Amino acid sequence: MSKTLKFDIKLQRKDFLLDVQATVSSGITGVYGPSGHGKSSLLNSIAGLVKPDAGCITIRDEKVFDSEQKINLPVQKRNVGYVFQDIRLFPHLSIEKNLKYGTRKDIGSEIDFDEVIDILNIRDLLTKKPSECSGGEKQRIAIGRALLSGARILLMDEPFSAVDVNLRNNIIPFLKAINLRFQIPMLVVSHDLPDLLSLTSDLLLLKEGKVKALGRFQDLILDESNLDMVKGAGLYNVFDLCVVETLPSRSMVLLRSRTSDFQVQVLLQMLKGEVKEGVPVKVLIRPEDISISLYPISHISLRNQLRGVIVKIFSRNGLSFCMVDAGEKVLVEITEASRENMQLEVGVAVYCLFKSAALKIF
Ligand SMILES: Nc1ncnc2c1ncn2[C@@H]1O[C@H](COP(=O)(O)OP(=O)(O)OP(=O)(O)O)[C@@H](O)[C@H]1O
Repeated sequence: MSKTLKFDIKLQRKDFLLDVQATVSSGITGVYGPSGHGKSSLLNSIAGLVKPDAGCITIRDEKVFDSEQKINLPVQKRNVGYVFQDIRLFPHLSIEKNLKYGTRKDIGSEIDFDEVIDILNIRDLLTKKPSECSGGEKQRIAIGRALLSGARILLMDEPFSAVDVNLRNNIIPFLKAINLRFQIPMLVVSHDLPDLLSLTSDLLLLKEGKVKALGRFQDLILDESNLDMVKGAGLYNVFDLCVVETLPSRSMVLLRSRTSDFQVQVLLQMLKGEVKEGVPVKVLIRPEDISISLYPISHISLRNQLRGVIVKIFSRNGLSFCMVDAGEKVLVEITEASRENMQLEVGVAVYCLFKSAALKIF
């Protein structure tokens, strides 16, 4: 059975047309775009809260909407878990009753109550009321309730906005664990790009009601117009790496890409959880925290000096964005003056230098 979500829909609002086509995998896909460009309209159409004017929506092989065949399953028959920004729990019910509200045994859900509460770490909360839970806990309960009600796809609209920064870091590992265990496609809308990127590298960019791009962030920003769309929002390089070995004498850990020989060293203390070979680690670094050198530099404290070749250069407002292929694509921001001084062009071999402490690790 296919675990994908497919949509090809048109929805006309007064002055706005949502006209989107895409096939989204079973992983986590971040939906990013400017305010008013159609993110919520897309999620509402998938959930069945809004009826598109034309097109079709298929969730894991089941057509839930098809304008030509006159199919339009109601919200409760779509088995879509929708977690809103204002977490909608029943205040008078215990957490256990909230979780079991709407539990679907009839559709043969493969999702087990105990497993869900263990993965989300909410067993200790079962007898409490929502008012006794923190924002992050309520968020996890809402996700658990959506899963237990038989969701075959999870939609989340701004899931990070109701919780403070520290709690966000608490939710992200749970979302990843849920996705890994149940292979449920998740669409996560956020206007906060760094938050989205710490959760997933797969992005759907929505612009003016259309899918501007869909794919891995590091590939999307190779296109100048995509880079323009995201660069005001806090640009990061995102690398999906895994632990190769710990270097305890130097308190450092070596991380490497699974698909290339791209590797970085990070401080052991920056890694949370168990550090053993093969453990996946997401690494983020801002383009302006990377320097470029034409030669490797000895007698310097920087541990990371990655060799690569410049494959693209964009210039913007006195700045140069150099895309360096170092096994993974690395975006580096330097001044236009430095680029001219160093005569950096496409095809030039360079070293990307950065401190381990400049990395964000998830
Ligand atoms: N019920 C409605 N009736 C008419 N127009 C609507 C309705 N809902 C949304 N719109 C319009 O559709 C466009 C897209 O809105 P939508 O809420 O999908 O955008 P968004 O990307 O989710 O925005 P935001 O990030 O601000 O939440 C906007 O121009 C909005 O004004």
